[in-house]
Formats: sequence, structure tokens, C-alpha cells
Amino acid sequence: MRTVFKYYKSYIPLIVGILAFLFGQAMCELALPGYMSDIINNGIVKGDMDYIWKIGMIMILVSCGSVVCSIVSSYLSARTAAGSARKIRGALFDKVTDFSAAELSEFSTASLITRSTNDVQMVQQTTVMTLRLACFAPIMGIGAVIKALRTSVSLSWTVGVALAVIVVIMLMSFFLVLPKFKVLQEKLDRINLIMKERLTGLLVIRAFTTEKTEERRFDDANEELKKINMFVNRAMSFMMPALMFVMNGVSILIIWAGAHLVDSQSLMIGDMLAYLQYAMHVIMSFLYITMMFIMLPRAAVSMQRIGKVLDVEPRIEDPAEPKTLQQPKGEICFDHVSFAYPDADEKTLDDISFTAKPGQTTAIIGSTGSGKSTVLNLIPRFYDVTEGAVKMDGVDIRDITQEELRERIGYVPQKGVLFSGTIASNLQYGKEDATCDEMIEAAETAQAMEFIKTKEHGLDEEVAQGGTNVSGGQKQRLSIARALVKKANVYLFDDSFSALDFKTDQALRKALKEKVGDSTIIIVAQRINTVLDADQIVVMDEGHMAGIGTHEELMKSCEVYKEIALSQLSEEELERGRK
Ligand SMILES: Nc1ncnc2c1ncn2[C@@H]1O[C@H](COP(=O)(O)OP(=O)(O)OP(=O)(O)O)[C@@H](O)[C@H]1O
Repeated sequence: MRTVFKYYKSYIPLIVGILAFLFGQAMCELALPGYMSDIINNGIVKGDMDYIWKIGMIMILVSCGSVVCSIVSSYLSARTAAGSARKIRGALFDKVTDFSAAELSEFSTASLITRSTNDVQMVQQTTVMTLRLACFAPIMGIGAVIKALRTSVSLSWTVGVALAVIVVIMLMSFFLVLPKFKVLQEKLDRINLIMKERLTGLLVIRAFTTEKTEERRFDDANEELKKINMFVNRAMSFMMPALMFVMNGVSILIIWAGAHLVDSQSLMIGDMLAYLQYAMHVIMSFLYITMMFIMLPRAAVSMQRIGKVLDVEPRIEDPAEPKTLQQPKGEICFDHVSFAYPDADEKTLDDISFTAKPGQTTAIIGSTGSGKSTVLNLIPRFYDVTEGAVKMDGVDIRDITQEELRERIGYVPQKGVLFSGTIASNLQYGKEDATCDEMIEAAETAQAMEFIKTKEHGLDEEVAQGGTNVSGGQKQRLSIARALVKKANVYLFDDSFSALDFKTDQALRKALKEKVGDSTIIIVAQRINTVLDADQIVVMDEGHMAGIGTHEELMKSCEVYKEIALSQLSEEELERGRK
């Protein structure tokens, strides 16, 4: 919670301003019943028109003052709430962008979206309400009590009765509804989760004709959300009429008791009406305060959910005194590296040691789940090693900043990810100021130019959200081009050629050798064809290194490699492939 409050610090001067205007508004509103009492007692009863005009004009001026104060304080409250909400949303976005894969897996994507939108919205609404009502109500309430007591002490029991009844109603709603608010936000998370899964997996759902099952899954969650919403709304809708009943009841009570006092000439009629208004102010203030007691816990739930994200300390941090790479070349060395995923019982990688040199291609091959992608993910520090060290040019990558490290790396993920925009804007993710020539060169190397040329707008062709309007192979080629635009020292290809046909795969590797041959290239692959020409091949088997060497060396010395090779190609094909 404290984490969220700090985003209000810069709004303290505005909040002081809001309090000043609210005080002005309360003073104006509290003055009005007094003037009304004067008009009745000294003007209407005595038939003094001049007096009525004079006090009437003062009342108009005081009312205008109240309106001005109310408008200014509302404007300032809205500004404070919207501004702080913008800051909180920004902080959430920045925080989540800094999350490593380990922290991302702690929260579901759907929950992170609900927290950044719905929860922030809740906090924003409550901020406005708190600034307007929670600050206004005590000033108004205390002022009205003082004025009411000054007007008539003998009627004060009526307000006492009303307040007691209101407290009972509010407490009942409080304990009934409050626990439901937390559940409400959780159900909203669930709805978002199902909705997101459904939308991203729409084609699979259709292909497996599981629309009905999915609809049922969504309906169940939707029904649960409806039930809680209905419960909360029902409790709330009972509360308002009950409170109106109390207010009307107390008005009758005051008029009834006041009439007796007026009859016995111990109270003037104007004072009775003024008292009625003060009593309404007291009750309304009390209502506002109790309403805040219901709203605040709900906002507190949202604040806690936001705070939980903001309080996460990223596991991957920059060193306090970072080293810099002098003349970086991009040599990557795995020095007895072991790694276990957070919360996993067993190691995924065990004692991995190899060096990938600049100017050479290092391929990593192995069966699915053997740990190839995990090896690759340790290089840009998506995860940190559990034992041993990964070094770049002899420096432990944990001793340099993540920015400097990632600056040197061109990474192509297993699943081609594109962002909505144009082909050019996607390539510029690699280098913000990449020129048209640089983009074309990278696209040519990635064998993407031939299909870009077929597009009506070439590099300016629109890419839909998630790259749904390009094929899997085209997406992979654009992802490769994006990495190449960067002109990095190290290129990491995580099974990035799998969607390419053999001819394109071969042409791409040849172009890579020519264009970025000086860099360190590390390729994770499933296909033996992709790794045949590599300068060294690391063979992974259930998290261990089963062998390292060239294709020829491994065919002689590594059973696991030989098995993979022969399962994909015959001996003659392997021979031919080499030539
Ligand atoms: N985020 C994660 N949390 C926990 N375990 C994981 C995570 N990612 C992968 N693993 C596990 O680590 C092991 C190695 O996974 P990895 O993705 O590195 O294999 P891979 O050789 O690249 O497989 P593939 O060729 O199918 O992509 C697998 O058993 C996998 O279940």
C-alpha cells in the first residue's frame, strides 16, 4: 500500500488546495440555514421586505461562493486522481517490462492486465471520492453539529436516534459486502484469463470443435462473476432506500418535536427549519463517511494487488559496480553451468561447458526438452545460472549491466513475435534509427526481401497485431531480420529456422556466414541439416552435454548425435549434405 501512496507525494500542494476550497464550501453551506432562519424570523414573520431583500442577496452571494469552491475542488480532485492513476499505471508497465521470465510466471498475464486497468481505475475513483467526500464530510459534519446545538439543544436527540439507526444499517452492509470485494477482483482476473486464452487459441478451438466446452467454461466464470456482482448490488440497493427512509423519518421527527417547542414558544419557526437543515447536513456527512468506509476497503484490495506487483524485486539485477566490455568481440563461454528453474526440484541443466567463438557457428542439438532453449536463454540473462558462470569476452555476464549485455546480442525467439505496425517499424525494434538500406540488407540476409517485395507497400506494409497476416515462415524471417538490423556481436537463433523450407534454410545460413560471419552465431536446432556445417555442435541430452565437436567428430564419437542424425537422414544423405 505504501508503495502506491508514494505516487501521491507530488500532488500534496494540490491536495492542500482541495482542502482549502472544501473548507470554503462547507462554511458557505453552513451559513445558509442561519440566513434562512433570519429571513423567516425577522423578515417574513415581521413583513419586513427590505430585510428579506438584503438577506436574500447575501444568500445568493454565499450560494455562488459555495458553487465556485465546489467546482474548483472537484476539478483539483479529478486532476489529482487522474494524474496519480497515470503514474501508477506507468510504474506498473515499467515494472512488468523489467520482469524476468521468473517473475512473469508469478502473475498471470490476465491478472497483470486487470491490475493495470480495472484496479487502477478503482483506485482513481476512490481517490476522487476520498478527496471530495472523506475530507468534506468531517468539516461539514462537525460544523453542522456545532450550529445545530447552538440553534436548539432540546432537539438534539432526534439526530442521535437517526445516527444510531444509520450505524446499524452501515455495519450490516459492511460485514456482508466487504469480503466479496476481494473475490470480485479475483473473478474478474479469471474472466480475463479465459477471454485471453480463447481469443489467442480461437483457431485451435474451432479446429477441435470445442466451442461448446469453451463457451461453458466462459459461462461458468461469467455466472460466478454475475452472482457476486448481484449480491453486492442487492446489498447496496437495499442500503440507499433504507437510508432515505431514515432521513425522511428524522425530518418528520424534527418537525413533530419542533412543532411542540414552537407551540410552547421555546423555539422560533425559522430556527426549527434551520435545525432541520443542520440535521440533514450532519446525517449526510455521516453517510459520506460510512460510504467511504465501504469504498476504502475495496480500493485497499485493489491497492494491495497493485502494490504486490510494484513490490516485486526483480531477481535479475544489475551489479552495483558494473564492468564494461572493452572492445567487445562476443565470445560466449559456459563455465560449468548448472541451472534449475525457480520452484523446480531438479536441475534442467547440469555442468555445461563450452565456448562459442566469434567468427564461428555453434549449433546446439538434442531431443525435445533436453534443455537447448534453456542454454540459450541464459545468455541474455532471461534467467541467471544456479551454478557456474556464463561469460562474455571473459567477463561474467552478471558483472555487466543487462542493457550493455543485451545491446551486444541479437536474439531470435523460438516463436516469431511481431508487433502491430509496419514491417519497417518491426525491423526498427532492432535499431531505432535503422535506415532503409540497413533494413533491406538485413531482410535480404534473412531471405525476407523476396516476400516483402510482393507486398503492395513493401517495408511499409501493415503487420496485424501478433503478426497474424504473415505466414509462420515469413514471421520467422522478419524476426531474424529484426535481430540482424541490430548488428550485434552475438546472434542467438532459438530453433528459428524450423518453419523455413530446406532451400531457404540453406540460403539463409550461407547469407549469415557472408554478412555476419565475424559475429558469434549460436543456433538451436532440431533439424540435422541446419547444424551440419556448424564449426562446433553441442549435443544436449536430458540437461547434460552428451558431446561436442564437428559433425564428423560427433558421428564417430557421440552415440546420441549419431542416433539423431540417422533418425532424420540416411548415411548417404548425410555424406551428400556435407558436400
Ligand atoms: N519456465 C519454465 N519453468 C519450468 N520448467 C521449464 C520452463 N521452461 C522449460 N522448462 C523445462 O525445462 C526443460 C528443458 O526445456 P527447454 O525448452 O530448454 O527444452 P528444449 O530442448 O529447447 O526443447 P524444444 O526443442 O522442445 O524446444 C523441459 O523439461 C521443460 O519442461
